[in-house]
Amino acid sequence: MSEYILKTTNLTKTYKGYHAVNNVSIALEPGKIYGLVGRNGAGKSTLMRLIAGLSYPSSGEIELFGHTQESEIQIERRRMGCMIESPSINLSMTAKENMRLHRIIRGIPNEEIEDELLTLLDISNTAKKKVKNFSLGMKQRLGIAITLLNNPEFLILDEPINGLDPLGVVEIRKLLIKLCDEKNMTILISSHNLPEMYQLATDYIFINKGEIIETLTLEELDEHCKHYLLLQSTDVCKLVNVIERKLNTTNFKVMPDNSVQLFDYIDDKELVGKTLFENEVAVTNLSNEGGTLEDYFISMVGGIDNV
Ligand SMILES: Nc1ncnc2c1ncn2[C@@H]1O[C@H](COP(=O)(O)OP(=O)(O)OP(=O)(O)O)[C@@H](O)[C@H]1O
Repeated sequence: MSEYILKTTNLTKTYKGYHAVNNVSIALEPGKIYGLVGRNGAGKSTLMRLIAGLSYPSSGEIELFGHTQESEIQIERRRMGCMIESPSINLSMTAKENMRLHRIIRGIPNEEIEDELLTLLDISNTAKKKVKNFSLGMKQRLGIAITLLNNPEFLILDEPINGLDPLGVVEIRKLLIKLCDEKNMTILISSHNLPEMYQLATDYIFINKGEIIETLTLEELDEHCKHYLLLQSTDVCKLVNVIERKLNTTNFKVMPDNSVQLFDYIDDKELVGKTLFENEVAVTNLSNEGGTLEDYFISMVGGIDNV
């Protein structure tokens, strides 16, 4: 049995010679929240559509819950819930009517699930209000409630936090973390906004121009965005000695190129410079390094001009 919920190998989707998704190989483990992050047009929705079976790949393979045969994959897709592009909701119906419609279409006998999910998503008190009068956040929550009707083990959500106010983002974030923690659900969620995605995803998959450019865990992302003072000296032993003895910290790292990343005194560069000077350390560089999530995102997709 595969240890992965989903595995893709060299998955490619071509539209008239243009690779919307190009040789994508990813593997998703159970109980994790994967953030699929990329700028507009990067290929996020196309990749999700391929996984959901809404579009056929030009080449490459999909393994879902350990199955690779197309006929088996189709059956396994019943264990998934998908909200891709816009939630499939009927605007002239109420939330409850929408839930009922989707429950019946999917042949789910349990009527109680409708109210359970509306309560879970905090839209149970909307009574006769038609969905066309809902806020964007309420519509998104209803869309998620519909995807949860079949109690999926694997959830795919395309930009569910797009356009939500900060409070709405926090609510969706809490709900998805709860689903992941309590039901061991695996979630693949796309966004073009890395800071918004931050604190939700346990793992990040960066996509640009149809290609996966980086996959990393939350810890690795934090590491990349950590601020530090970069120190370089002709005598790294003396430098380290002064940092430990005179600046009284061991919160630093010596890098393979012998530069030192100091994670303390970030806002007190002058004191560091003065201490090193007084202790006769020949410093060739002393600079603030590390960036924000936005900086990291821009560096991933190759600079502002390419964004
Ligand atoms: N049916 C199609 N026919 C032709 N080109 C398409 C089709 N679907 C997607 N594309 C192209 O493939 C590329 C990737 O589109 P996709 O919608 O997957 O990006 P995205 O990352 O989801 O963007 P967004 O954040 O704007 O939704 C885009 O250049 C898009 O124009």
